[in-house]
Order: sequence, then structure tokens, then C-alpha cells
Amino acid sequence: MEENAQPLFTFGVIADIQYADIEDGFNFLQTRKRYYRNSISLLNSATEKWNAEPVQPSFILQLGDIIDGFNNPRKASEKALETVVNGFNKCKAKAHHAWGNHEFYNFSRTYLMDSVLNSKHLESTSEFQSAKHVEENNPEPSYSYHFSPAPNFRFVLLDAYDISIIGRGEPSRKYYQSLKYLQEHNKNTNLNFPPEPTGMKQRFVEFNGGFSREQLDWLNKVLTFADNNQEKVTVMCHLPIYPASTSPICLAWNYEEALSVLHSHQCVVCFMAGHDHDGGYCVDECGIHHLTFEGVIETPPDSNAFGTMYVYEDRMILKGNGRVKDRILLYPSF
Ligand SMILES: Nc1ncnc2c1ncn2[C@@H]1O[C@H](COP(=O)(O)OP(=O)(O)O)[C@@H](O)[C@H]1O
Repeated sequence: MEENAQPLFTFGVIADIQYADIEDGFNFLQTRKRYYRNSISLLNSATEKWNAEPVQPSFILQLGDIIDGFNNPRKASEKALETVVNGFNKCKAKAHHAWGNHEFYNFSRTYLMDSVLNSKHLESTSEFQSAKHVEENNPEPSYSYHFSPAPNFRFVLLDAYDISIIGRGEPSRKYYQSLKYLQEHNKNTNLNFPPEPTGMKQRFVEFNGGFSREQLDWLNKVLTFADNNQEKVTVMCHLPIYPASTSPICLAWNYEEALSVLHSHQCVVCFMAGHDHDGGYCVDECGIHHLTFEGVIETPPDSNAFGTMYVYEDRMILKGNGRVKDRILLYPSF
């Protein structure tokens, strides 16, 4: 590739802003500092940087946990959301919003579906109708969609809390299905407490979730379409799905099922997630890059945690800021 070659397009990525207008605190284990109030300043620095990019980002991926659960008991959820959305509105590019556990600590699914955090109106519909109908008659649909910002490139946003007990309320079918599944794997009274202190089973906690069969069938259809059209696909959601890209306590419950769908297609080049604030990265056995973005909330005020991705025919180049490292992501077939 020529040095200084123009990218086909660029986009921004940011995760786990978890804004709240409260004093700094710590994570549950008291091992990591959280800068709740300052996270909005880091978002503002990110939008300034994106707006000043020579090739304007076509869109921003916001990987979930946009505001912190501490807003809820303070009755500050809507105000905090307004503050962060105003931050995103300063950016020239539109944001695609994934939903994480903290969205559900603040809002119901019904509220989210009608809120500014539902970016499904940015979905691509014209070229691919057949994947839509799967969820159309579903009384408990997932929040998932796909879009194509440029010919031969597609992005799929998944709902990692489709099967979950925090987003799904009683008396819904998915709530009981999720509770049964979680209790089969975790015998603790407090389901946020991991069933085992180490190892892969730690992921069976209430603050995680998973993907329904219907959603994975839909994903399979989208990826089949993308295979047939020689597209390159990036899949994203709040939860990581590849063990080497994250601490196991942050993995989606049924990550193996999601991986097996991705691995049965040639088109997938990258998977992006948040949730693990320490971040992570690896390339899997099929050549898919798994990027877990460092969380803004645990980033000191003198640093930052966001990236700009430059997309080319044969690779994506991530320019990281602060805790997010620069990376070259060659597509599997190159
Ligand atoms: N090891 C744990 N045992 C019990 N509860 C936990 C544990 N870790 C997290 N939690 C609880 O789970 C919820 C989500 O944890 P939090 O650290 O806020 O998640 P995130 O990493 O998404 O910010 C919080 O209510 C927290 O108190």
C-alpha cells in the first residue's frame, strides 16, 4: 500500500463513557478508579479530534454503557443522557449506539427503543430486505441492524443483552428463559457474583447477557448476503465474544454460538466490543480481529480512550488515542 494513500472511508470508535455527574469512585472490586464526571470531557476531546480529521469520519461507533447506572438512584438518568447526547451532537458524524448493561440500569427496553440511543433508523434497507422479516413478528425483538457505509463494506450491530435478565422484564418469555439459563450456570443468590473465582464460567453473571437463536439466525442471513457480495464485515456489540480478547468475566454468555456463526462465513474481518475497561486484542483462528476498546470511564483526565479507523481495500488501520493503541488489521484473505 502506498504511504499516505487515501482511505476509502474512516470512522470513530468509543466505548464505556459511563458518564455521571458525581465524584470519582472505583469499580466493584475497588481496583480501578472511575472518573464519572470527567468522562464527558474525554468525549468532547474525541469529537473535537474527529471533527478535525482530514477525511471526515463517516460515522461513530459508540459501543455501549454511555451513562453509568449510578444515575438511576439519583433520578439523573435523562439529564445525564441529554448531556452525553449533546456531546455526540457536536460531532459532524452520526453515532451508532450499542446497548450495554448500564443502559438497562437506567432505562427499560421500551424506553430505549423510542430514545436517541436507538440508531436503527441508520440501517441500510434498500439492498437487502430478506434479513428483515426474521424479527418482524417477534414480540420481543432484539436491537440489531446492519448498514453499508461504502460499497463492499458492511457493519452489523448486535444486541448482546437479547438474552438477559437486566433488559428483559417480567413477565416476558425471554426474561424467564434468561433467568433459567443463568441460574443453571450460577447458583449464587446474588447473580452478579460469579459462580467461580477464575476461568471461563465467570461470565455467567447478571451484568452479562447473550444472543437469542433468532438473532443469530438473522446474523447468519446477513453474513450469507455479505459472502455472496464479496463484502467485508465488521460486527460489533457491547460484549466481547473471543476469550483471548478480554477477561473471561466480560464474555457474552453464549459467545461460542456467536463465534460459530462468524466462523461459518468468509466475509467477517473484525469484531468490536467494549465492557472490559482494560481493553484487549487478538486475531482468531479464522483471521478475524477481535478488538475490545478500553473504557473511557477508567481513563485518567490527562489521557483518553478512543480511536479513528482508516479503511482500505486490504486493511483497516486503527489510530488510537491515549489508552487505545495503534493497530494494523489486515483482512483474513490478504
Ligand atoms: N464480583 C462481583 N460481585 C458482585 N457484584 C458485582 C461484581 N462485579 C460487579 N458487580 C455488580 O454488577 C453491576 C455491574 O458492575 P459494574 O462494575 O458497574 O459493570 P461495568 O464493568 O459494566 O461498569 C454493579 O451493580 C456491580 O456492583
